[in-house]
Amino acid sequence: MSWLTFFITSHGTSHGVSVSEILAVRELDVDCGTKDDGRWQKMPQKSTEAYPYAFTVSYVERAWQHRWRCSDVTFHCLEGALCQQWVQTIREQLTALTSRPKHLLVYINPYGGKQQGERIYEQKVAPLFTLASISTHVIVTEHANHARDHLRTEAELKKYDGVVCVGGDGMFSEMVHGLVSRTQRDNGVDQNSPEEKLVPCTLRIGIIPAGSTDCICYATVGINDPVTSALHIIVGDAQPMDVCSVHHNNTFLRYSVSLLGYGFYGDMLADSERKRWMGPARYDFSGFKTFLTHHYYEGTVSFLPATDILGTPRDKTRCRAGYVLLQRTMEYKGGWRVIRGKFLAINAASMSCACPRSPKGLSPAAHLADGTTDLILVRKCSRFNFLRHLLRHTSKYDQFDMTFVEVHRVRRFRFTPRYCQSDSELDLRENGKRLFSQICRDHPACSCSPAYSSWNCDGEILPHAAIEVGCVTTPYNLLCKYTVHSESIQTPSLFPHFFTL
Ligand SMILES: Nc1ncnc2c1ncn2[C@@H]1O[C@H](COP(=O)(O)OP(=O)(O)OP(=O)(O)O)[C@@H](O)[C@H]1O
Ligand SMILES: CCCCCCCCCCCCC/C=C/[C@@H](O)[C@H](CO)NC(C)=O
Ligand SMILES: [Ca+2]
Repeated sequence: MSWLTFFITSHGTSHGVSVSEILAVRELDVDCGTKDDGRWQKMPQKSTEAYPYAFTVSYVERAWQHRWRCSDVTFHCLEGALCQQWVQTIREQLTALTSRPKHLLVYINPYGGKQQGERIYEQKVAPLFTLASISTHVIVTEHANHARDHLRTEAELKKYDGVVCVGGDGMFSEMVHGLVSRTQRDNGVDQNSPEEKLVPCTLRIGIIPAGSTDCICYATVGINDPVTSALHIIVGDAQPMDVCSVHHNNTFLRYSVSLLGYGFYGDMLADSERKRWMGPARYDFSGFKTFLTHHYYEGTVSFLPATDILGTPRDKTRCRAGYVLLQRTMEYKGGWRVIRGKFLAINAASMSCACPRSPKGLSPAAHLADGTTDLILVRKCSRFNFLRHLLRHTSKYDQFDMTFVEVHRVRRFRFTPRYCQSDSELDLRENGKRLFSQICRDHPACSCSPAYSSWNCDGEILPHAAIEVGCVTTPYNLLCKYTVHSESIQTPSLFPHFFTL
């Protein structure tokens, strides 16, 4: 049974509800109260006389702009036995939905975004998990990397069907690092080898948005709304994602699932980290300041184009959760390409990176689970042109249709800054300032642009400028998370949005 179409409600209307979107069912007492959760509600006198038995179904209602809400509908009937039969049948149907989580491990970052994580969870999310009979173990983090380290070493993962973070992209990144690292260690995979294939994680990660950018949530669900995300988690939606591994000199640095940005986004992040007290507004302040400094960086970008996939970064299609994996049409054909130049920004977007500040994202047509990342190169240009490029992220105009911008869909890429003295260790934090002043003295055409920017890796600063990145190929690198895009659902079926690898 995939749909229940019921008889008369208290308003005399009929109602259709997909079983896969039912959250809970509870029987009502003849005296107008629910039997199991003690929440009492008034029913119209006429209904109780004509139909003395009733039960209430809580279900997902699609509201506006990808928003989901929990709604209740009460059904009335004449016979108690019939009423109980309905309740029992619906409960059996819900139990049979094996993709739904029953036990979740939840990490809350109390300092993400506007520092509302705990309140958001307690007021908006926990009541829904309780309604759906999901048991939770909640940990409020006490320091950065608390969730990552707990997941990597201590957490008894066998007890849970999924892990959930309440926070922003940085918290999601912590979960990815904890889970992916643990999975590789348990399977003997050497993370330091850039060529090694990652073993996929079996546990799914859900995000309740409570950060500053919430790009991973927004780009997959279509909105950063805690209730919507909680409902996607409850109904067991899943979406595979690409994971890029970032290395320096055969040493693993980090994973990235959204943006790897050098130049503009790296400088903006480095500046904004010192202004965390400003909350999400720090990105606007530092973004504007970074725009005014107009620094460019010289270096060499080498990349392996993804020639074996359908689609390009200039497509008009948009990919959110619900996307079916693209099939490979052939094996790697092209070789590496090399581009040298002066860049204002080098961005690698493994997903669209849509967020409230940029609703279509840095690469609007990027796919969620195709094993590629969109490499965007913004060459040195005038401030005016760079502003035009940035502003196009917020309008319907194509930000790639500019002579100084190029975009490539790639499987791997490398970046080497021009003034990289050798391949040996170059710790930007320690050496960056010294090199900057030396290069300023030595460089005849010095325009006082520093030699190095930083890489912004999903909102974290990387300690090296020279990096090698591999966007791990499907299906071995897929990470699941509980999200789906509501408009992708055309025909009702028992598992309308569950994707298997
Ligand atoms: N208890 C804590 N105290 C301090 N920092 C923490 C704590 N828990 C997590 N963190 C760190 O806080 C950083 C920011 O968290 P988060 O991503 O949730 O919010 P944000 O940066 O405001 O949002 P976004 O990443 O969406 O821009 C992360 O790098 C995370 O490691
Ligand atoms: C001239 C003014 C320019 C203002 C620029 C505003 C900033 C736009 C933000 C778009 C960022 C989208 C990419 C998301 C990256 C996330 O991984 C990261 C961590 O949350 N967020 C940022 C801001 O780096
Ligand atoms: Ca991708």
